[in-house]
Amino acid sequence: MRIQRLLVNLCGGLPGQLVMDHLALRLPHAGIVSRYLHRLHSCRRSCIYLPGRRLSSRVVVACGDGGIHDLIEDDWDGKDSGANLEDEFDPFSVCKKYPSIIIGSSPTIELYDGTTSFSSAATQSCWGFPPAAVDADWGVPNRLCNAWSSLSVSLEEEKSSSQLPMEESVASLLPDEPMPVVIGSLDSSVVEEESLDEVDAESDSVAASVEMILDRPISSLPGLTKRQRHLLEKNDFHTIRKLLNHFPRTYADLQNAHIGIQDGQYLISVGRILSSRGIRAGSSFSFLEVVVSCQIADDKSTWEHMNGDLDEKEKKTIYLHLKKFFRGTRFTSQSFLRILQEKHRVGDIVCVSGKVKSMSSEDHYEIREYNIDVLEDEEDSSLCTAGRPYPIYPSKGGLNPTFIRDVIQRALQTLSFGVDPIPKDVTQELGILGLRDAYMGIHQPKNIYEADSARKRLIFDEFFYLQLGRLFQMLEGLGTEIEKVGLLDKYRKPEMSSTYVKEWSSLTQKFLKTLPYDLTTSQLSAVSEIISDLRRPVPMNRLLQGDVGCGKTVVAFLACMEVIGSGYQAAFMVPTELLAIQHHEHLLDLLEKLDIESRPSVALLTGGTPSKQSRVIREGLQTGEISIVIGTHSLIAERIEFSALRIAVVDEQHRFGVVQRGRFNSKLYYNSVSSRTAAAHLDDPSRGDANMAPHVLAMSATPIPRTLALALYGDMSMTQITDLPPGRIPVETHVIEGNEQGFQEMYKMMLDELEAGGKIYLVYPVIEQSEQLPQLRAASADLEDISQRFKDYNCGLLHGKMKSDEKDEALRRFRSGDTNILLSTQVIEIGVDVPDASMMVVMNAERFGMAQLHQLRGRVGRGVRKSRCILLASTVGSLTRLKVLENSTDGFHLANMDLLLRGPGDLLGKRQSGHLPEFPIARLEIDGNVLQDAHHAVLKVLGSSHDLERYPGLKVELSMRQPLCPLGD
Ligand SMILES: Nc1ncnc2c1ncn2[C@@H]1O[C@H](COP(=O)(O)OP(=O)(O)OP(=O)(O)O)[C@@H](O)[C@H]1O
Repeated sequence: MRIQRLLVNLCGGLPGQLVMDHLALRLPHAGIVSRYLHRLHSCRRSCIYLPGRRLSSRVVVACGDGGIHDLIEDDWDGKDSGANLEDEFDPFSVCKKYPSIIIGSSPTIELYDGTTSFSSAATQSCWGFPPAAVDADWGVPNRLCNAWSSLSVSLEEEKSSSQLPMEESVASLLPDEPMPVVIGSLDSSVVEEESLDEVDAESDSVAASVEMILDRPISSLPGLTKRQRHLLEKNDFHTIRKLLNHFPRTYADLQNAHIGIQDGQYLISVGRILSSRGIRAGSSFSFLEVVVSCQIADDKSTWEHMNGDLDEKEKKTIYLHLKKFFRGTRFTSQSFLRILQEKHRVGDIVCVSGKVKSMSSEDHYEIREYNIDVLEDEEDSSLCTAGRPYPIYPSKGGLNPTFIRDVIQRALQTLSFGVDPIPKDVTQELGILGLRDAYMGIHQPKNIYEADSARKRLIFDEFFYLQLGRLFQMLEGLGTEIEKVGLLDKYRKPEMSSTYVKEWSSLTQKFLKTLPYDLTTSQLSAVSEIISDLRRPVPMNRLLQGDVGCGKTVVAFLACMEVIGSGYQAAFMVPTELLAIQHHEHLLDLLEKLDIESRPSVALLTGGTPSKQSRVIREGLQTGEISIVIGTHSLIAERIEFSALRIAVVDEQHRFGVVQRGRFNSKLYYNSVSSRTAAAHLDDPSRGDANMAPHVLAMSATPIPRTLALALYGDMSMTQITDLPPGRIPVETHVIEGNEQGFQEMYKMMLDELEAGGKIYLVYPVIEQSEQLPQLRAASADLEDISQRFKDYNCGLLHGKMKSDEKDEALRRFRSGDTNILLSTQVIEIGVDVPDASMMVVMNAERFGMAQLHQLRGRVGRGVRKSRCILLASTVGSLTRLKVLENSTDGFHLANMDLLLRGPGDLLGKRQSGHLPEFPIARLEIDGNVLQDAHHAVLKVLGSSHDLERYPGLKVELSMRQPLCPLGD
């Protein structure tokens, strides 16, 4: 009874029985309890009980000078009361001696998903001090119990948290010097009040123009302390935009508290505020505790009952304790605490969400990262509880997610409706959200659909500005309105342009006649389309796409002939020397049949071209003696100058980075200026545009899904070759597990093929065996073994490290039939054309992407002979993925699959994907339709205002966004 009285005194009328219950649960040992309570009483503090390794020091903080040492010293057998208790105190002995002192049995307190540590033990210890609460409302049953239970931290927890590095923890938010820092959620009203004087004066002077809102510095956010601002800036949140573009990584599926609640569950519930208390927890700590009571179905009730009205008997009340912690002396002032607690009105109906942790008392739960929304009335509740997604943010530096969430929410408040630079008619027509709604929706969605719509709008922006920037740049480069209209028309109706064969130049027509085959329908229409473009006064920028072996090269040759026939020059750039040589030989072969007068002069220029010869070629290009040059990127070397360059063909376009592509373009533009003189003498329909930049025809044999192509080459028109030359027999593909049995099977198939007169490519992932990856088969290492195994046949080796003439020789021998088996790396992947090669074996096939394997497979089946491709998989797990190749020969389908399964990076390879624009939230593989929408919107906007004068907001926005790398760079 004495204890009870004491407590009643101490707590200002707290129902004694409850306190007694709690004490009975925690500290029944009479001696301890009495001394303990005495201490509490004397220091006018309450609570205590954060045991752990440093229990004693915590108690000092909580109780006053003596702490628990005073309480236990008499019972501390064998210890000298004068000894240094800080060093000698052993909480485990205490527990043993007083079993009722529960160390580590309380629910673990988990702030910030367990990554928390605190810079001060005191911070950890002072979770709750009820008597120090300002105007505490003690009407809530079990209040003290819960406050007390929240003081418990398990030893394990403490141990682990104390070991965490500072950067990973909220400690990074804590000041080194005594500065007010909010632990847990940043309470806007409170911090505003305390820190207004600390906010830089510069924030006042920030321009508040609508366009600038997003790009205002972070310091313009009201209520940030210098320290917080510095932390945000240090973590790259320099502007409001940067902050708002820190999108949630995912959303937790908040569950309504219908039946049962589990620790760690993200819960959403509607209830009534029972109390709101600002509590001083120590000389420099305080916290806010808001208790909300919610009605949920009793565990005994079934889920079905929930669909109807619950009987009162089937309901039970749970208490959610929402807590926010503050550190800093100024946070402990009475006025601060009063403001803090007055933020929430007792009796308000609120919707609460967050991750719950059960407290020691039944039906009491603690939420430390929470959202709380006041509802107009209870009717609102259905809306709020219908699964409101709870944003989970990616970590950034050492900032704690709650801090980020709260600053973002504050930034959202600063957004006005006029923040959207995209015209309303565009957003309305496409049915997408306005920008403000999108930011609201992504950061504070009411439901998952809202989050999805918001995401769609933000993805739209990513694509929209990318394409707008590109097209805007192109339009800016054009002189007249007619040209601009023409350019936009071309993007709007790309299918319109084509020319009849009889309109082609005589050289092109002659060349066509020399071909040993007829063009396929697709090839023919591709050439028509390209030639039609070549006649326009606007530089062509076209991507020619087609599946492996569909015959793109000849289409490009015909385009070259067209400009050469008009007296200009053509350049044909390929990514490998091997391919340059092959194309050069192929073209010479085709030109053989032309009469000598019409035959244009052809040159080959690669890194391997002897310097004397390359000087002659450079001179020939400069004087105009050479009409077409085929080469690698040595064609864009500084010293190369053309006399009258009109078309640049970039084969395997995606193998070149955008920068290289751009250098080529600018080079072409620069040199084409000198082509004016040449053009003046020719009877050419486009001679009036002699100072125009040359046309660019890019080719890609990796079928790039349209979405990806648009993102990569949004500035390009596209032509597709959709059919294969007649007579092609689809390659038969077999996926075999690369075990002993699989290898024997493979050798047997190889032997059969060789005996039937076929030629075989053996493709390896690496040249040399490596110690790091011993499971990978290596081309050089296998040469001897394969030669031994197939003694009656000749084997050759081809890889990227060989000298260019060695490579050339190896391929020549294979083509001529001197070698029957070519062991090679993926150097042959691009464009190598040996029509009678009839079998390919790919070792460690799982190492290759699907599109890449399809490309490799395309090296066989290019003639009339039936061909086979064997994919040896060294991991069982990869068999399913590879089997897709067994069933499909459609490059576009496979590329799409690759894009979905491995993303654009793997589809395009490192080099090109490095040049992919960065899309923070868009995923090319699934957001293709948004990309299309953005494309149409850009055409609409630029169509109505070529120079964007009608849309000043868009112009500003464009300039604020990352500058695009123009193709001419
Ligand atoms: N219309 C056609 N009829 C028959 N054969 C053709 C036709 N067009 C091209 N070919 C032949 O098909 C083979 C492949 O052509 P080409 O090398 O141009 O294809 P590609 O599309 O560039 O292939 P890759 O994507 O593998 O580089 C060549 O041997 C070529 O001579």
